[in-house]
Amino acid sequence: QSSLPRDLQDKYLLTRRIGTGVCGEVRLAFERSTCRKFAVKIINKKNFQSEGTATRNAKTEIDILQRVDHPCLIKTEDFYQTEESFYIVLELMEGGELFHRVKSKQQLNESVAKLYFYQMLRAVEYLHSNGIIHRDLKPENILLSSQDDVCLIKVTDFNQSRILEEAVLMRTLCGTPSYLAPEVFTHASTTGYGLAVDAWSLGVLLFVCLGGYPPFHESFGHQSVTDQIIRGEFTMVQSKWTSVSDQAKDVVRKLLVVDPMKRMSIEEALQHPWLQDQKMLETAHRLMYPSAEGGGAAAAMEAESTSGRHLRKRGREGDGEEQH
Ligand SMILES: C/C(=N\NC(=N)N)c1ccc(NC(=O)c2cc3cccc([N+](=O)[O-])c3[nH]2)cc1
Repeated sequence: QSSLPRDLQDKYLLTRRIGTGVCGEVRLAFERSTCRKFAVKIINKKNFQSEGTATRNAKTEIDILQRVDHPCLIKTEDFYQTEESFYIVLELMEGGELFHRVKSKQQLNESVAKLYFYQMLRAVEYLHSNGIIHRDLKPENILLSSQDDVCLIKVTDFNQSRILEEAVLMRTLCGTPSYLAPEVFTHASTTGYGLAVDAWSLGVLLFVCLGGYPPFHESFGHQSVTDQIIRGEFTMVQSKWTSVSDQAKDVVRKLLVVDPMKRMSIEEALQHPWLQDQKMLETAHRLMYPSAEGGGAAAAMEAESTSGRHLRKRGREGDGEEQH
């Protein structure tokens, strides 16, 4: 039990462990003054290769965590650190990790998988529209708000995230190009390519939700997982996929495309016929924008188009609401 920061202990009572991440643990915490429940993610600094990297990554991650403002992205309440660890106080997600939900149900039924996948798409669409690539989307980093199938999901863990330095590329192109490598000019370094990595991961996530097992795995054939991924050779085990619709499979097949320029984008996925499902959209928007008056889809679309786009301003100006 490494010594918890004094100021953290003064404000919160930390109790039992509720989740075990590879880079630390998650504890249930009670805010002493209100008895409100929170999750505290404890990240050991020693996990990082070097002190410098740890602090730089954490600064970027904390900056992202504190600025993002979307119903499907985890919200942070507080942040503390000691010599050896970071402590992030977050909203409690009582449904736990998607990883365990899929494991306990073998595989999700298609309508539930569609509801979760749509919310992941909206979360990643928001990140991309703010120049953030997540880069580590996996079932452990998708949290569920309740034990019910119909629930809100939230993306977390921005440890691998990168903020697209468009400006850096622009500055680079101002200087003499004579010494620059080809990839600086090709799609490899522009945002298109970078963002597509998240689309691939969403394809893997959808595959896991629908099939109940990962698309690339050492148990499939003789190739290594890396070779399967590089070749884009995923395995749809017949017994697991007979009950899955052709439209759902079509989304998976268009995301798990090796060439990032040919891979379906987040925007295209949001327009795919499989997701033009009014019942699912109304449920998703009711979960994402509960405050929108009974007007249903229209009000929710309105809410989404105005508030959903921008990062919260740092500092004190306004109450974080975007003035348009
Ligand atoms: C920010 C972050 N990771 N960042 C990083 N590894 N550098 C991060 C990673 C994981 C979480 N996980 C949770 O909040 C979390 C996991 C879990 C499992 C059962 C139950 C609950 N819960 O809140 O009731 C859980 N919350 C929260 C934050």
